Amino acid sequence: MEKLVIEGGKQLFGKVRVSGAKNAALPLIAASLLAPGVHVLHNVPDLRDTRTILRLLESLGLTWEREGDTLKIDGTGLQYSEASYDLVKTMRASVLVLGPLLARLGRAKVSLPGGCAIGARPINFHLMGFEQLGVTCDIKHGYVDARIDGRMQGSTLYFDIPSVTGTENLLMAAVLAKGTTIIKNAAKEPEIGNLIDMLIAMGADIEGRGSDRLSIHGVEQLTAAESRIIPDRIEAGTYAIAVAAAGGDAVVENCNPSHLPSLLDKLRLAGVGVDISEKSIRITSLENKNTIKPVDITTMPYPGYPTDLQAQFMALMSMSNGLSVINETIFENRFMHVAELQRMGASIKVDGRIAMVKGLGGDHLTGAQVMATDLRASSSLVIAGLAAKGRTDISRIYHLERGYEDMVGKLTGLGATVWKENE
Ligand SMILES: CC(=O)N[C@H]1[C@@H](OP(=O)(O)OP(=O)(O)OC[C@H]2O[C@@H](n3ccc(=O)[nH]c3=O)[C@H](O)[C@@H]2O)O[C@H](CO)[C@@H](O)[C@@H]1O
Ligand SMILES: C=C(OP(=O)(O)O)C(=O)O
Repeated sequence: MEKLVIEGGKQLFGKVRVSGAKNAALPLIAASLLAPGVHVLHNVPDLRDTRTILRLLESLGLTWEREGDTLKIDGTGLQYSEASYDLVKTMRASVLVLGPLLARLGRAKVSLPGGCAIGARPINFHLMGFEQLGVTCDIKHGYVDARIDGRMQGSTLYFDIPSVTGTENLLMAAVLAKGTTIIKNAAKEPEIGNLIDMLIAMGADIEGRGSDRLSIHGVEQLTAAESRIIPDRIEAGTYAIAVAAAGGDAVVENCNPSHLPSLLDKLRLAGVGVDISEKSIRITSLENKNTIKPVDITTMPYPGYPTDLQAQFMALMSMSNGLSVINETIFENRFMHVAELQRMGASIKVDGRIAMVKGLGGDHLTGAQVMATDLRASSSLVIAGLAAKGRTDISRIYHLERGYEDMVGKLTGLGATVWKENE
C-alpha cells in the first residue's frame, strides 16, 4: 500500500487546473447504459471511482475506450448481469446503474452498498421511488433484486431529504417510463444539471433543471450523444482551502466559481483574498496566514455549504485565531478526521453532529503520522500537512485516489514538497 508524504510549511504559488467532477462523471457514465450506440464524454477524470464504474459497465456487456480525457462508451452490447458486492463495496455510486438497467432491461440486481465511514447511507428513497414507478424491489442475500414487466409508469415522487444519487437514479429510470414523473424536493446539485443536459441531448424530455421540482415526460427510446463533464467543484474548493491554509497566492483554474457560492463566502469571512473570474479563482493568503478568522459552517444541500468540503474547512479553522462551530447536518459520522487532526495539534471537541474548533493560529500544527479514513477526511489531512511544520505521513491514500486526479503532480506544481512512498 502507498502513503503520501508531505514536508509542510511551504507557501503555495502558481496555478492548479481542476479536473472533471467525479460526482458528475459517475452518473453520466451510468447514463450511457440507457441507449445503444457510442456515447462520447469529454473532461472525464481518471480516478479510482471512474475506473470502478467502467469495470461495472464492462461486466454488463458494454465496451469503452479512453483517449486523454475523452471517453467513448458503446452502450450496444448491454446484457443482464448482477452488480457484484466486490465492485459496489468499493464505490457506493455503483447503485447508479439501478435506474438505467430498469429502464432498458426491466431487471436489475445490484448489491446493497451498506454503510461506510461517514454514515449508514441507506438507499430507501431510491427503492421507494422505483416502487412508485411500478417496480418490485426485493432484498435478498445482500442484493436489491428489482424487476418490472414492460415499461415503468410515471408517478409523482417526493423525497423526505433531497438525495443526490437518489434524484439521479430516478431521473434515469423515469426518462424511459410511460407518462410523466414528477420529482418533488429533488436535489439541485450542479452535477444533476450536468446529467439532465446529457439526458436531454439523448432525447429525454425534462423540465425544471436547477429547481427542486423536476418533470420528466417519458419517451420510448433514447440515442447516444456527446456530453461534457463539469469541473469538479469539490476539487476546486479543496485546492482553494489548501492555499488559504498553507499561505500563498495561487489560481485555481478551469473551474466554475458559481458552483462554490458558500465556500467562497466563508473564505472571504475568514480573511482570505478571493478573486473570481468566469473560470478561475485566485486565492491570496500571504499576510493572512497567521490571522485566519474563525468562521462557522453548517453543511446543507446545494447551494448550502457542501458536506464534501467540511473536513477541509475544519483543517483551515484549526489554524484560525478563535472558536468556530462546524455543524454537519448531512452525514451522522463525518468527523473521522478529527482524531487525526488532533494528532497534528488541532484542538477540536465533537458533540454529536457539532464540532467545536479552537483555532490556535497559523503556526501551530505539526507534522505527524496519520491515517486517512475516507475521501474528504484524507484531503483535510493533506491540507493540514501542507500547513504544518515538519513531515506528515498519510497512510491509506487509496481513499484519496477515489476522487483526486494526480494530486501529487498538482500540489508539486504549486510548489509543495509532496510524494508517494510504499508503506
Ligand atoms: C456519488 C455522489 O454524488 N456522492 C455524493 C452524494 O452522495 P449520496 O447521493 O449518497 O448522498 P445523498 O444526497 O443521497 O444523501 C443525503 C442524505 O440523505 C440520506 N438518504 C439518502 C438516500 C436515501 O435513500 N435515504 C437517505 O436517508 C443520506 O443518508 C444523507 O443523510 O451526495 C452527498 C451529499 O451531498 C455527497 O456527500 C456525496 O459526495
Ligand atoms: C462522499 C463522497 O463520495 P461517495 O458518495 O462516492 O462516497 C465524496 O465525494 O466526498
